[in-house]
Amino acid sequence: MHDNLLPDRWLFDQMSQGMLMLDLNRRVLALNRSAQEFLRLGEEEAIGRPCWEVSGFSLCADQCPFHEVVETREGRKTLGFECSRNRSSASLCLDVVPLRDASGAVVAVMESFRDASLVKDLADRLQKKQTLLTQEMERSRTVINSIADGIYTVDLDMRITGFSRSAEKMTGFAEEEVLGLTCREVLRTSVCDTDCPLKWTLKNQKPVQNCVANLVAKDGRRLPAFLSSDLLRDGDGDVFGCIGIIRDRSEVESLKAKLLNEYSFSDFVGKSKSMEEIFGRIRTVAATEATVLIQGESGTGKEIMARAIHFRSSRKGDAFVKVNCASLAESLLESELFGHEKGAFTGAHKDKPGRFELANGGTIFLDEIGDTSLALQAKLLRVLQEKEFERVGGIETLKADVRVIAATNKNLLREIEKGTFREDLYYRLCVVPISIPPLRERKEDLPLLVETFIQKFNARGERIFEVSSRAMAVLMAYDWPGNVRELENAVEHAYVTSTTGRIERQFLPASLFRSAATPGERDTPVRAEEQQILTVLQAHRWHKHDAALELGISRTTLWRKMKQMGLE
Ligand SMILES: Nc1ncnc2c1ncn2[C@@H]1O[C@H](COP(=O)(O)OP(=O)(O)OP(=O)(O)O)[C@@H](O)[C@H]1O
Repeated sequence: MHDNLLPDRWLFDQMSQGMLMLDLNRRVLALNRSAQEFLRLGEEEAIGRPCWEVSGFSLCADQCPFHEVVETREGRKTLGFECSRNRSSASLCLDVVPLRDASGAVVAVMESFRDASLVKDLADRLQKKQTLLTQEMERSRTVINSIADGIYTVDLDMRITGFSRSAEKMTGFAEEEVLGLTCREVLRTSVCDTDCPLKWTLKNQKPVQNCVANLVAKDGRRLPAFLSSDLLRDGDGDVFGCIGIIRDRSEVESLKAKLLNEYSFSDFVGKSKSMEEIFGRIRTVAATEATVLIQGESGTGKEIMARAIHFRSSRKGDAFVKVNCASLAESLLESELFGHEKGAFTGAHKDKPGRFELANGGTIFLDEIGDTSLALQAKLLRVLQEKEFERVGGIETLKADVRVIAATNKNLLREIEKGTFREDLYYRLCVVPISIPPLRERKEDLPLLVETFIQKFNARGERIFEVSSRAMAVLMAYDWPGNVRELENAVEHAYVTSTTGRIERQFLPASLFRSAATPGERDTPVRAEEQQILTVLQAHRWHKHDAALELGISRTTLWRKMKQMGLE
């Protein structure tokens, strides 16, 4: 019968594993060449004898798979075991396969055994590798947990798969609480809906570094942070998630605030030698009642200096009233300053107090005083000397308890020489003169001013955290004819147009490059400035408001400069 079950005897003998064919009584029907060699037994000696006698395998006594294969119709069964025989031992792997006839009934069983040492070796090596991998992972985890930055990983659905110890400490969430939740649900950052760095990284397959964001901790605390992200890849290089790094920004913030505090006076910022001296002067003069004359080009900060003096003085609880002497025609300016009585001139339908009255007890800031007429200068001199004035059309003499701070961007000594400014008024105003140098002469203030403006704009909703060195180089190289006002406008322009969280060269206004591109004109700054004004005016179709904004000067200053250029 076994000829039917063993049609190819030659192949049976060629097999490298030892093979025993057994009948249903577990008696040997056939034994191949490898089995004969391993068991050191001729086939004739074995045929008809029970297999446990022939093989002498230890598992025959209690683990014999024969019945399981035959009776439970389990099919193939593989077992590994140690075999000691003839004083030699080997690791064996036993395969038991039922042999069936055409009707599917089991008629015999084929047992084949092979040396399992190779398989065992492989298993050992796998085990070792697994142990090493586990140790490696443990080591990485220890490293990750010892990093001060918070680290978390997400899968492709943005669900958290890992949350380091520092991330737990920063946010107040424990890893078990957040695993499986989306990072948006847990971290609630200010950039989740708009600029999520992890989503960006997954989409563009590129890392993101130091994106400015605010996180919300478990207890609702706002946590200023820099967020970075990078891809997570498996051994085949396939992306399976993303890593997020949270760097605490509060220390940077407080250092910046400290630095600004150290180099600022109210809103007035500067760290150059000249600014330091000016701060000293403000401190001294603020405590007195002295009249102050502030001189400086347009946009150098004359008005904020006047405010700083007022708010440091004993008058700070009363009004600070500003009058721009260049923006009004002479007659209107007089009525604006001193007020008028009803019927004093056409259109004076009722009594109106002037700015001196409104500023009573406080400070009046006379901006662009160099643009007043000689007649008005006489009246101002009287207020300064006698603290008295009359309303236009009035007869009653009014008292003025007002501190005067005046400002001009004109050289008043030259105006005195020309006969357009009264010398006696000049000396009355100039009790304490303060001259603010133009920005181009104190470029060391520039980085601090840029930082101040960024913080000011960030207060509306944080977007920018740094200025690239190339952008800073452009800012440092520029001449700033519009001084700090122009710088503030340039930073705002870059702030609004930046899409990267940084102020970079390409986000700066074109006017900074136009001026840099015409170095020949640097020799004649007045011409360069006139050319710039003309270009900007043309670009804005002579719309003075927009042109003044781009130039970084006030409309009054633009109007004055146009007048000087004959462009009225
Ligand atoms: N040192 C400074 N620190 C911070 N901001 C400044 C400083 N100097 C000027 N600025 C800013 O620049 C802008 C112009 O300042 P300000 O109006 O005081 O200049 P100004 O000299 O009075 O100009 P103008 O002569 O055209 O009236 C303001 O927005 C002000 O906040």
